[in-house]
Amino acid sequence: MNYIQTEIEGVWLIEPKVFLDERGYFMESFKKEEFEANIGPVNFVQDNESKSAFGVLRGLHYQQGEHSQAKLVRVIQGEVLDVAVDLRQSSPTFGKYVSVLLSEANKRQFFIPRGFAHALPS
Ligand SMILES: Cc1cn([C@H]2C[C@H](O)[C@@H](COP(=O)(O)OP(=O)(O)O[C@H]3O[C@@H](C)C(=O)[C@@H](O)[C@H]3O)O2)c(=O)[nH]c1=O
Repeated sequence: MNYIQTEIEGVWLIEPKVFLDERGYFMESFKKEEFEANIGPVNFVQDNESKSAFGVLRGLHYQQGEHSQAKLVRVIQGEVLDVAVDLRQSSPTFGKYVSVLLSEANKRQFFIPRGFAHALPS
């Protein structure tokens, strides 16, 4: 997998290596050792899935304090323009955002650390 640091510290784009063959494809979608070597320690405790109709905007959503969440987002059907807004008050990029196209085709993943608002317009 290719780990790409975005313009906001702590926000990462991850490109999996996709192995195509006559059956279809295979890819590693998460590998703890590699993930932690590139991004840092994580302890994923919840896995969510949603489906949006065209034109739907989910978010901006954020959690505070002990409820704050880091998120690893990917799209398995269709595409979304995923958006992370930096709400870390001590951050030099406070108020700035990163947006990335996540799609069934590009299989990219977006890692958003704690302290961000998140939205996914489809
Ligand atoms: C967020 C969440 C929702 N739900 C339920 C409650 C609710 O009736 C239903 C739909 O919830 P929401 O309307 O909040 O779903 P949604 O608007 O898709 O919320 C999500 O938006 C994106 C942008 C995020 O970043 C996520 O963390 C989450 O906040 O799902 C859970 O059971 N567990 C959860 O963790």
